[in-house]
Amino acid sequence: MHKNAMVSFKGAQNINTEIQLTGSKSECNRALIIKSLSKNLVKVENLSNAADTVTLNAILADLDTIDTDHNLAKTVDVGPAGTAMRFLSAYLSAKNGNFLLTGTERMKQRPIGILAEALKAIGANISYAEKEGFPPLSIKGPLEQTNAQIKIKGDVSSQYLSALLMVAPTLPKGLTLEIEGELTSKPYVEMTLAMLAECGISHEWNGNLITIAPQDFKPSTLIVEPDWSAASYWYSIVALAENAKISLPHLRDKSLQGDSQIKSIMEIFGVSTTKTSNGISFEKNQEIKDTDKVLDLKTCPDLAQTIVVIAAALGLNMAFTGLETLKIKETDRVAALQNELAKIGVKLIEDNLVYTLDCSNLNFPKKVSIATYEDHRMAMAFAPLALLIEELEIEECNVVEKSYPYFWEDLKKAGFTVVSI
Ligand SMILES: O=C(O)C1=C[C@@H](OP(=O)(O)O)[C@@H](O)[C@H](O)C1
Ligand SMILES: C=C(OP(=O)(O)O)C(=O)O
Repeated sequence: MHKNAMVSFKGAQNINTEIQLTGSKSECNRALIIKSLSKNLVKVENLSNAADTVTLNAILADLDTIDTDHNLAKTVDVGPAGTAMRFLSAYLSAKNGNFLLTGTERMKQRPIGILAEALKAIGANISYAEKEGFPPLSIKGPLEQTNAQIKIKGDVSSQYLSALLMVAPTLPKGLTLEIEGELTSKPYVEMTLAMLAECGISHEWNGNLITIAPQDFKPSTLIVEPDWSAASYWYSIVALAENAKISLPHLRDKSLQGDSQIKSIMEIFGVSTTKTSNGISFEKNQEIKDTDKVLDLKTCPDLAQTIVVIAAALGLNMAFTGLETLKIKETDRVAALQNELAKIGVKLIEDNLVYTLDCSNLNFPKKVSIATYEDHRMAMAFAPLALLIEELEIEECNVVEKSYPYFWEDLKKAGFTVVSI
């Protein structure tokens, strides 16, 4: 696929298809770290083909084969993978070796000071190779543990906590995290603890304290579920199409992924989900409701773009909270949404941490070109607008590789025309 994609849907919008989604990159990237920490006692099934997972898998395989040379730092480059950057910061701190952990230019703007300082408080030897508080990190392991209880801010990124919790059972004194402030993206911490539990690692979570004692992993198999964040783009298609029914095999009702709440959120837009013999299917068969309530997205930040774009396209002046962390993701997602929604006449207005859509000038020009800001979710959240816009161009369409490489192929399967330009 070339740089940009022209996406359109020609003819009657009668979509009825089944899509096999790739595995969750969040589950995969935890599974890979846990597998490696367990010295391969833990096996992983249904690994995702998301670039972030492919990258982490290759890094861990490479680290298994290198000789440790403390004089020469080994460069470990995670590209744009936030989870890989955060999880490896803790993983490499506990490993014997000398590493320079780096990523894309954007990665160097995504803060990591909270995690690096927490690791230093445990005894890790970490310094900032360029800018204080940001990647790249220079890490000399293994850490000699000085502390078993540390304070950590919970309101910036849950990935910092997940990174620490995964290495916790391998530390000689174990680890207690004292979470300061309100924990953001909480389901991702729960996912980490649930996956550790599947591999025999117990924890205690009382109030703002999470404790993991030193423990051994038990032989086990982690089976990765398809990606619910990817499912959200199919919900969007159902919400915006004249007539659509989508089936997604292997998605489970009880999921480790907090983004499975997309199924209840979509009830707002009249889309209802049913369990099938092998997964789920959903269609629009209800009225739109509850659009006057403020929707808090703190527990599912990766759904924010999908939901905001659906509401905008349906002309619903909805209000949202919990969008603070979007500013430090693949791009400043609030600014990116504001810029691109303006192309269909919609404003996203921020007032004291409440974001409100103003759709009074909503219109669908014949041709719209959407910039994607190196953010896979910008491309995928806006692509369903092809149901409403005659010529929709998605710039730098390869960004989808980060979590959903076959996105464009799957759109074609559903009847969209996708042409490289
Ligand atoms: O732990 C994870 O797998 C993730 C946690 C979330 O990040 P934050 O905790 O930084 O919100 C989410 O946005 C990211 O895509 C994946
Ligand atoms: C924020 C995301 O990823 P990461 O933080 O892992 O780069 C995402 O996939 O939306």
